[in-house]
Amino acid sequence: PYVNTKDILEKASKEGYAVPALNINNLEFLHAIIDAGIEENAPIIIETSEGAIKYAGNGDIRRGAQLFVSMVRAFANTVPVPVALHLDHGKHFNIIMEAIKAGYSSVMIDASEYPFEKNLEETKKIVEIAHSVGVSVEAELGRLVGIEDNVVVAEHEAVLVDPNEAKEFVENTGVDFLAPAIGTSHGAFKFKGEAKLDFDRLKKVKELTGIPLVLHGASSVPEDIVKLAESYGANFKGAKGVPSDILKKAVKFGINKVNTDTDLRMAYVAGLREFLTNNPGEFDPRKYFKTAKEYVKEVIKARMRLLGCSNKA
Ligand SMILES: O=C(COP(=O)(O)O)NO
Ligand SMILES: [Ca+2]
Ligand code: NA
Ligand SMILES: [Zn+2]
Repeated sequence: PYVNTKDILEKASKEGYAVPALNINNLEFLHAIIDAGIEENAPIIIETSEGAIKYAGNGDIRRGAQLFVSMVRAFANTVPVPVALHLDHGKHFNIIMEAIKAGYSSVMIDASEYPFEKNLEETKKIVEIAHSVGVSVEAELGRLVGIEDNVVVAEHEAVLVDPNEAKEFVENTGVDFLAPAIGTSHGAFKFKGEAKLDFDRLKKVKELTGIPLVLHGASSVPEDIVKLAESYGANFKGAKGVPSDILKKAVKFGINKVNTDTDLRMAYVAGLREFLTNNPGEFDPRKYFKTAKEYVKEVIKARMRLLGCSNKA
């Protein structure tokens, strides 16, 4: 069934596990995600960035938002596990409104690059509108930058979440789930040194807010996938993600939604390169994405097991 993201995350927070939030840009990733959720009997959170909505609508925002809602609802209404659709990194008021109007389960208002007060104002505005039509809301505090050992503490203060601010922010805005910046960053090249997250801040944010928390930039960039893609001509030199043991610790200290985009992209392109190299005569689009979809599905199933949401549907 098609559900509200908040229902999935409240249960996860209560029971101490996390659910991957899986970014899509097209139908094929949706297939892989749905199959993974069914095979793991796990809740499914699908998310689309503003760029994905523009891409799907071929430049038209309203069309893209409506297309994703109809695609996801069509699958959600025919599978035994709960499925939610979330707008990831909503930064433009008009796009957030199109997502709400189209029927998204939840939206992120990402005003984290603004000073605290403006982030709070913007978030509060979206919460009032979204809640009036039963849509839940995610916001972000702090900025997504990798923690570098040689960065002076002061800069950490500037970019990482302040737990006391988080408490005030959640109480003032009524936001349903929060993404505290604790040292991750987006993409395939996350850490120059060894991977490090600020678990003390995370624990404090959980204690002070008590709501479901979100980890952005949470892809692990699995070594085997990188090597496979490179064996078929990819060049991902220096790719590095969040190791599994660190992810598990983040869940232990209160993370319940784990945003995963890069790992799906890597798996897809590795599978696509492999298939095209080994099947020079194939040109049926229902066939040449098969390996790609299979690898994406396997990466998601492993992550569902790692985060503890398998058999939690
Ligand atoms: O935070 C993410 C995804 O992060 P990754 O690049 O680590 O998959 N989406 O909002
Ligand atoms: Ca942000
Ligand atoms: Na998000
Ligand atoms: Zn993100």
